[in-house]
Amino acid sequence: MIEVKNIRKSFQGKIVLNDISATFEKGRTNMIIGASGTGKSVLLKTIVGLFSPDSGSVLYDGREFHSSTHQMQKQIRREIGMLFQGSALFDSMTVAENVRFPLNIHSDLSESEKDDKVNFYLKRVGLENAANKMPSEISGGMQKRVGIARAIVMNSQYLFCDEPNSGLDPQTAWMIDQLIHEITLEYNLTTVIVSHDMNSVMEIGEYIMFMFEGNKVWEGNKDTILDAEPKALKDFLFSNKLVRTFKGMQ
Ligand SMILES: Nc1ncnc2c1ncn2[C@@H]1O[C@H](COP(=O)(O)OP(=O)(O)OP(=O)(O)O)[C@@H](O)[C@H]1O
Repeated sequence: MIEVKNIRKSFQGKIVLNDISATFEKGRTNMIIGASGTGKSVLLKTIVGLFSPDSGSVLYDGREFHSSTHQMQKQIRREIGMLFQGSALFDSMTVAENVRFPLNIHSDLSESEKDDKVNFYLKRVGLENAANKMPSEISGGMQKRVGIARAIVMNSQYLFCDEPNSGLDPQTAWMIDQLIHEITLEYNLTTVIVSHDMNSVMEIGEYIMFMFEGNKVWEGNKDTILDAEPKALKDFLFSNKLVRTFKGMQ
């Protein structure tokens, strides 16, 4: 579980995060949604420690990140897996080498133990036959799968995904959503996804937090979101034709 408590963050006097609190539970796909420029990425970066908050705290299963020792921060970082927008694979490495990369940097496993782990996670994401391919030789959806395998290969406890569906066709996007949801349950991960994608929200939004201009305006889940009251959220939702159709609106 990750608890975000009263996070405030400003840049050059401009408030970007205004007293944000949320609880992201384990074994659940937690989503942060909102329009562009509303503070989602800054919040994600603050949670993972790339930014320091002006005030407030972030607790990883009770361990406060920003005020803890360098050693503890290092330990928590080792438990974090990130799936970046655009996958961010190393072009010059094979699929298997990409997945192996965190193990080379952060683990003292033997080479054969690393082989076993890489093979296990490649198989889990359905890429056992693509181990020796280069990222340029596989599709965008397969690249995301490599990114997912790389994110969890260190037995991660926390999985952060920044726009995991960007650039994918709807069917592939659906498959990636399902995979993220499945592994969240399977490995009891605390998963936090930043997304604009309403299809993802309606498929796997077990906890959804909506941000507007640096504020948390609403929280709920996929079953309650279409009845949410805040105007900013309604405007966000009903700008999507499919959602309007679903609600029987024009
Ligand atoms: N390093 C920075 N220095 C100064 N301002 C920043 C910095 N990073 C983000 N901002 C500002 O913080 C605000 C929120 O940006 P953020 O990237 O979090 O939005 P977002 O909701 O993730 O948008 P998008 O969906 O387009 O990625 C914006 O006004 C942005 O210009």
